[in-house]
Amino acid sequence: MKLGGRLQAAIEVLEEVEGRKRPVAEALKDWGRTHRFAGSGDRSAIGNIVYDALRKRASHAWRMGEDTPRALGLAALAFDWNHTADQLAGLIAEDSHAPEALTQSEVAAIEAKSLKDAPFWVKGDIPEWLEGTFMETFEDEALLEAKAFARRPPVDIRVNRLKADIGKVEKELSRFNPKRTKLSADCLRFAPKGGDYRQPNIQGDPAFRKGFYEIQDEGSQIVSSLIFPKKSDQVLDYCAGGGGKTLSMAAQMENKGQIYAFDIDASRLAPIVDRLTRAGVRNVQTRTPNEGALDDLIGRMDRVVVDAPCTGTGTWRRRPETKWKLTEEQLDKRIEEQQIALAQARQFVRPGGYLVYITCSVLAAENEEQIYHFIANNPDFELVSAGEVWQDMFGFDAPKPWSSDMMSVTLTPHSTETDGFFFSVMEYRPD
Ligand SMILES: C[S@@+](CC[C@H](N)C(=O)[O-])C[C@H]1O[C@@H](n2cnc3c(N)ncnc32)[C@H](O)[C@@H]1O
Repeated sequence: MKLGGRLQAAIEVLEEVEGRKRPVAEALKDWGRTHRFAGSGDRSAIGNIVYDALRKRASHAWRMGEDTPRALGLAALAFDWNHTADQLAGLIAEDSHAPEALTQSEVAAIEAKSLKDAPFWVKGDIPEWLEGTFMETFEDEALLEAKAFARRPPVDIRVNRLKADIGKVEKELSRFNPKRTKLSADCLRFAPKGGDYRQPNIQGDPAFRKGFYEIQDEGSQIVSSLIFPKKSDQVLDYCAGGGGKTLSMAAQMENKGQIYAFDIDASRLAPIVDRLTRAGVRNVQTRTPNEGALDDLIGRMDRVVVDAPCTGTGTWRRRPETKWKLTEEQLDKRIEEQQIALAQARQFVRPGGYLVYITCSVLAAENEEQIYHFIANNPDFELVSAGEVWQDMFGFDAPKPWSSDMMSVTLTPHSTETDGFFFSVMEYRPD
């Protein structure tokens, strides 16, 4: 396919995402299934146009003067792929599968370019209703932070120390040019590039099937390290989901101690079994949510991890459609679920043990405010300074996360070059 045809396909996928409220990944997969002639390079380029269109939806729509799939697709090629109006007109004219020719107003919009008079939320490509929150949280850096959420993300892997070391995996994947990152000692990164660049198929490599590494954003690796599980610990991963943090902790604990992986939703926990086997993990027991499933763990855990359900604002780079769908009602619902999860999880912490609270969101309402709410209602828990743990672990020269008070830390694409994550830890100190 030529670029004109790819653009038309991207517009169709955007229509599907918009009209039928479907996740981009699903809509792209369906498009591939019903258009067998398209090769993997085509599918990947179409995906790039769709994701680029959505990451900067607000600024693209503002520049084009409309928010239609066609306007967003054209804007992605003009403003992200750097095609001039003339080039776009040319590639449309030479391809019978391309969309209709540019209108005069589209040409004018592409040529005008400037976002000078646009409001903050448009310049930063965040939902309008979160403008105040971003400004309050990130102060002078708010625009830089917001913009970083609208860039293409890298693919990160965590080398599985149970089976390999970073040098070995670096060599195995050298043809893809992996780079070490600044914070996680186990992370290798495949940087994104522009245009129709195709990310390497890391999961297709034999080393992946051998369990030498997992796909895991560096931010997720970092918060797993901050949990700091010791080899002898009993750990309850209370919201284990697909097991990203569980696997990472198992490797840190060198297959010693015991991790219990639990999730209220058994279907979310299902993929963990295969992942544990592939990674050679032997210190994890999964507990499915049956009556009394965790009764034997009450008051016994050294660490209880609540990797809480959240709005996922920290992952906007990877799932940009969620950025525009998020509502205040959904945020309120997540806040309620977080409070329930924390209230349930606290009973498993032993005296002197730790309750860890993590989200992949950067909204204070889900983060600091939740923790202070919990502490106010549970004065037998005391916040430990995560900022100090960070400094002990990474020193003073490494990239620094946000911290409103040194007690918790917030990672972001701009500050730590990772997805957005919040980390905090509380010690249980009953009288
Ligand atoms: C952010 S995801 C977990 C991601 C996972 N820890 C990882 O690293 O891949 C949050 C999970 O919390 C679970 N959850 C929500 N409320 C819960 C509760 N009250 N008790 C236990 N799990 C809960 C959800 O089913 C969901 O799988």
